[in-house]
Amino acid sequence: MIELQTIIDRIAPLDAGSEEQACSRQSQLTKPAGSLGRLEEIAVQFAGITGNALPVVQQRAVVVMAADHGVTAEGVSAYPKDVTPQMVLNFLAGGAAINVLARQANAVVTVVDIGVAADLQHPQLLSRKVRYGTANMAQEPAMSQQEALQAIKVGVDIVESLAARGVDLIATGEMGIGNTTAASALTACLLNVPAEQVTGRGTGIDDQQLAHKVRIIERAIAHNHPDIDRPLDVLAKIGGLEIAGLVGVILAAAARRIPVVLDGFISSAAGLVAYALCPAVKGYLLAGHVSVERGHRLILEKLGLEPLLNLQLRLGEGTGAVLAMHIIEGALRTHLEMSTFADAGVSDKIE
Ligand SMILES: Cc1cc2ncn([C@H]3O[C@H](COP(=O)(O)O)[C@@H](O)[C@H]3O)c2cc1C
Ligand SMILES: O=C(O)c1cccnc1
Repeated sequence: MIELQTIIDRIAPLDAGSEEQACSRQSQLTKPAGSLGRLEEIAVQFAGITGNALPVVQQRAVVVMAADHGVTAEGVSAYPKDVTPQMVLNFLAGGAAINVLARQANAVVTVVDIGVAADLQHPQLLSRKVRYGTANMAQEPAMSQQEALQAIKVGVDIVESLAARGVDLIATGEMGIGNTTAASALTACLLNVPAEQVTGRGTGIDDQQLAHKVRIIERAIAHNHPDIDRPLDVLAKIGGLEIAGLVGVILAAAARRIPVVLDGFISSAAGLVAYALCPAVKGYLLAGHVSVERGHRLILEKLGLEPLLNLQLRLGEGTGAVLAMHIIEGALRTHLEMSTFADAGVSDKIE
């Protein structure tokens, strides 16, 4: 079984020396000091992550983890659970929103069956099924701790092979009908807030269904009593297989000094679990966007992340994270390619 602690131990603080050099370069570029705002911060963060004062991104990827949720039996989603395998096939055919946006952003899409409740085969599908969907968390733990660890390991292994192929920027994506319920349960528990505050409409349920969804989440927490001091226990009891897989992606990327762009609410719930396991992971994260889903903002506040975009997205799949890659590219290119005051013969600020 995976030595989770080994990966956590490899997650180092950002490289302060490279951050300092990047800051100094920013102050010499031909623009009023600070005028590129968040773009400057991104360049400095990437310098700290990579240990390179002039960071570049060569190969982008989005990892889309797919899994089913037993809690769908409680009627918590606007769509049937069959949509999970159907959308996996759609990803593989290149017809989903994430495929289009990833093509535009030049990001490789890796589709992973980590727990879909159907048999799926496709040459481009990574079949890493841990089990056929989670159990119904309203009645029993969603999965065992061993299964949660196994799913984390799937994410770790995928990052290892992406890194070997030269991937140096990773976006998180997911597909799983019912997974906003798991994400809300995790968020309520780990942030210690009432379920109502972090539960939204997901794929588009009405007021009555939303009230029901909140009750189901409350029941899942009350019934399983996850131990807030043991993030793995929380993840196993009220999480999801794709969320656990993304926890592995996030931790392994940080351990390899690869920046991770979080997508929406579900991806960020995985970020929250990773943070609970290892607070140092935070330095390696960027928030691609802020989702419509209630609760997302609270997670981002906890992680100290300011979203790069606010486009009223509520889709997941990695869409917002991949869109944000364009902004990141702009940050790194200006940092690398702009002239300095000295080189361009432009007068610096009046002292
Ligand atoms: C066609 C379709 C494509 C999707 N792509 C992502 N999601 C998103 O919606 C689901 C979560 O919402 P809930 O918790 O309400 O089920 C996840 O699969 C998520 O990735 C989709 C949902 C649907 C219906
Ligand atoms: O923010 C998300 O990730 C999200 C929101 C609604 C449905 N699916 C995903």
